[in-house]
Amino acid sequence: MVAHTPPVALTIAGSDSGGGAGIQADLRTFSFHRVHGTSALTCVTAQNTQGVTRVDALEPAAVVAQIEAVVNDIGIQSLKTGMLLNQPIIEAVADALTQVANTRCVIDPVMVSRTGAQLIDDGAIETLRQRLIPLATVLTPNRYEAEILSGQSIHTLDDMETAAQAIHGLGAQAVVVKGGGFEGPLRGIDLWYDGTNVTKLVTTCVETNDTHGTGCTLSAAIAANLALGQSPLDATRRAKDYVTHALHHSLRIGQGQGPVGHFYPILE
Ligand SMILES: Nc1ncnc2c1ncn2[C@@H]1O[C@H](COP(=O)(O)OP(=O)(O)OP(=O)(O)O)[C@@H](O)[C@H]1O
Ligand SMILES: Cc1ncc(CO)c(N)n1
Repeated sequence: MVAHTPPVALTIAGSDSGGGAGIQADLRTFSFHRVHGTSALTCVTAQNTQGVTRVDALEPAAVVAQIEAVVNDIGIQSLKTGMLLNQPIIEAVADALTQVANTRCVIDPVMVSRTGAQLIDDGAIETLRQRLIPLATVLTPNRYEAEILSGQSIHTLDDMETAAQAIHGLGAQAVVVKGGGFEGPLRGIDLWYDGTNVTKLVTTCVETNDTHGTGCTLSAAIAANLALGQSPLDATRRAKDYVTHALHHSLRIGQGQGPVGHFYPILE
């Protein structure tokens, strides 16, 4: 027998019953990267490829207990946060994260899904902004989240850049404004800003409607790559490549937007 000690990443996120986004996407992404995936569930969504029909939150203390159980025994090299849903959960997670030293944090400020479902309570956005965003090694807003966080509308690449700069001012070490919510060529472009460098991460747009969970997959892949020791920019570049491959092999299941193909090499 050969002992194997893989890097460990933690996802703090919601469950997607349809298996395309949330914890389910994150754990598949960690496994693909040969990183051991651990999880702290924040809420359970009744969800499929067409949308969300119900959300049940966990108690904040239950979320914190999961984080502590993982951190105090197994230890983690990186984490990501996804759907945190409400203000008490965000505050509890922020308090817990300030106790976890030397962990690189990917904060995906999940607010609105591509199908238009609201995934955070109205009053919680301010708490996310003040408590969680300053803890981010990499922050990954989509178009709509970037508009809310920057207070400006985003239509062009220049808008993406000014929004990323404004959001960087909230305290994140690096910001990636994701382009999936645009029409046309911008759909394949993400804009990175770390306080010094503006970098365009470019792929050609993949012509598919089956894009459910791309955002969760990107942030989980960044966290996996950080756990493997890569720099934040390299981790993000590789994560974008991974999402693009997975989009090229997305799954045609359900009546709405199917999920990406996380294990694309064995889908061929
Ligand atoms: N059709 C596409 N072609 C190429 N890249 C895409 C496409 N759609 C999304 N992406 C990429 O997927 C990643 C996630 O971005 P997106 O804007 O879709 O996030 P999101 O809205 O948070 O996703 P979701 O809510 O569906 O999980 C980004 O790197 C983005 O560029
Ligand atoms: C549980 C969950 N987290 C995140 C998203 C964002 O896509 C979603 N649709 N569902």
